[in-house]
Amino acid sequence: MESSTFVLFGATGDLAKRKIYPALYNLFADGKLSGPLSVIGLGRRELSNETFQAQVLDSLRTFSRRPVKESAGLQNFLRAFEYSVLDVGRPEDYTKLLGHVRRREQQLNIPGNRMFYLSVGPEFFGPIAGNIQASGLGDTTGWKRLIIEKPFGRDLQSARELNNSLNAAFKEEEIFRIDHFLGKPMVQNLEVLKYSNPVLRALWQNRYIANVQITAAETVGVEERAGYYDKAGALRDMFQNHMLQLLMMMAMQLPKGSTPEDVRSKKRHVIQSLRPLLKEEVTQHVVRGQYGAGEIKGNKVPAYTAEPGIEASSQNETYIAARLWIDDPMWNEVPFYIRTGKRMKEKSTRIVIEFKEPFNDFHNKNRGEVPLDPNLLVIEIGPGEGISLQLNTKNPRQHGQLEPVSIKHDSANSDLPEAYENLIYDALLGDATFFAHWDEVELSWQWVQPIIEATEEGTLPLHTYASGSYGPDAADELLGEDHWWLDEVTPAEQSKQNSFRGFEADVIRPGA
Ligand SMILES: NC(=O)C1=CN([C@@H]2O[C@H](COP(=O)(O)OP(=O)(O)OC[C@H]3O[C@@H](n4cnc5c(N)ncnc54)[C@H](OP(=O)(O)O)[C@@H]3O)[C@@H](O)[C@H]2O)C=CC1
Ligand SMILES: O=C1O[C@H](COP(=O)(O)O)[C@@H](O)[C@H](O)[C@H]1O
Repeated sequence: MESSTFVLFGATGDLAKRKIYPALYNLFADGKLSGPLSVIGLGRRELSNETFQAQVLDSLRTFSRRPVKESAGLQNFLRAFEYSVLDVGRPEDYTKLLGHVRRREQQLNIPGNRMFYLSVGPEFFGPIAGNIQASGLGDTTGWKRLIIEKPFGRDLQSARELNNSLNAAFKEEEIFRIDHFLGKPMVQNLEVLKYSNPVLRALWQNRYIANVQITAAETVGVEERAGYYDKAGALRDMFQNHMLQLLMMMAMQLPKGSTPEDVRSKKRHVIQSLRPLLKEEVTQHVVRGQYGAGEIKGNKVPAYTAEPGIEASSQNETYIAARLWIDDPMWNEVPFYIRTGKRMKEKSTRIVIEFKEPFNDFHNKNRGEVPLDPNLLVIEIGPGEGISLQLNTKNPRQHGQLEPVSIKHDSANSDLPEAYENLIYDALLGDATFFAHWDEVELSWQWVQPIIEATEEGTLPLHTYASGSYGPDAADELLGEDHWWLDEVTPAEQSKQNSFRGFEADVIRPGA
């Protein structure tokens, strides 16, 4: 990796402290940062280099995955950090910054490679990009790259406007849009899982798959982010970006040995093939919910509208579920069910693939036989990582009665790189495989736009669900004869319950 200058806008902010400094430190400690490191932190408040370095150290002590021990290496790492005051709207601050960057490049013998990381509000992205261009910071003998954080716009039009303002200063291949779900090790593993396992590769198509469920359930509520979250909601905060990215990653079909361009073109194909939603039909395919009061792991929690900073009349959604179809021969007639929500029963991000009953179900039932439990492939993305496959087997103690068993692999190593480590490392290498391309972002907004409009026009109802549940009952109805696979029990345990109760008759209800 060539060395570079890491110019961090928003260096005094929450994201920098919780994610960016620990990621840089862990990359450094893992020996992944070759050559001298130079980080120039920016913000409006006045800080000396020493105070800034002390703040960085504080963040490492609190958030780093790797232990932070007093050593010459740690001191070297901290010395790489310097600070400059910069107000986004003041052109003269960029001229001063250019002098600072050049001075450090000379001192440390760093080629003119510049990484600009915008860890600031999205309203600043356009002005910063413009000032980088105007000040000459972008005219360099090496490469220049821009990392930006979500949200990329509030809707289709604002996303396009934002993109146009970035494109005035950076080319598409220089822009790295972070979607931290793409940095999660299991998400990066999805494609390898498919192409390195002939069994899965053979089954990964509509002929064998009954449905795909993508869940991102959280136990936390709005936390201290009322100002942002009450305007964003689950649709903009999670669905338009993370959930649709998971769908693309799951559904794309890549040839072995594919390039980053192949990945992007296959992802684009998936999102382009999503059956468009008609505004008049949104209610049939989408469910919005908002958490009421309830209990999570024995603790009573307030309703969303009783949270600090949220108006009692708020109609913002904290939960969203949708049924989607991919109009592609590979996925024809396979429903994709997506749900994400706050204050749910447990924290779990997972993909469940339910396989079709290979035998003639109708025939079995006519002979009075209990239908087989479905085979399930469960890919746990977080907080723990794992893969499990549910199969049916005879239980010799129960007169050979068929029972589902789950073969499970939990990732043994809990000390896995964090998403931000993976992504910052890739961006420094110039590898855009796990970043969101503009085409994906635009097409995602295009798909969700009718939901935004139906919500604004008040035609999409808002259901209340109890905190500590799996979301509103309406989300069960969305699935028709299918049902969500519960998260609090393993699929095998759940199936066992199903078969005792009679699988067909019992539609599992969230949190039941
Ligand atoms: N925090 C998180 O977990 C996540 C955050 N994000 C996104 O990351 C970005 C940063 O978020 P976060 O760190 O939480 O935000 P914070 O509010 O904690 O920090 C904002 C930063 O921006 C700086 N800033 C604000 N106004 C100006 C200005 N006019 N000129 C220069 N600097 C300014 C602040 O420094 P100062 O006050 O010194 O000027 C501060 O360093 C946002 O886009 C957010 O949506 C995305 C995913 C998760
Ligand atoms: O981007 C976001 O993601 C988090 C969930 O991320 P995870 O890695 O903890 O699963 C979510 O809480 C937050 O609202 C959203 O902005």
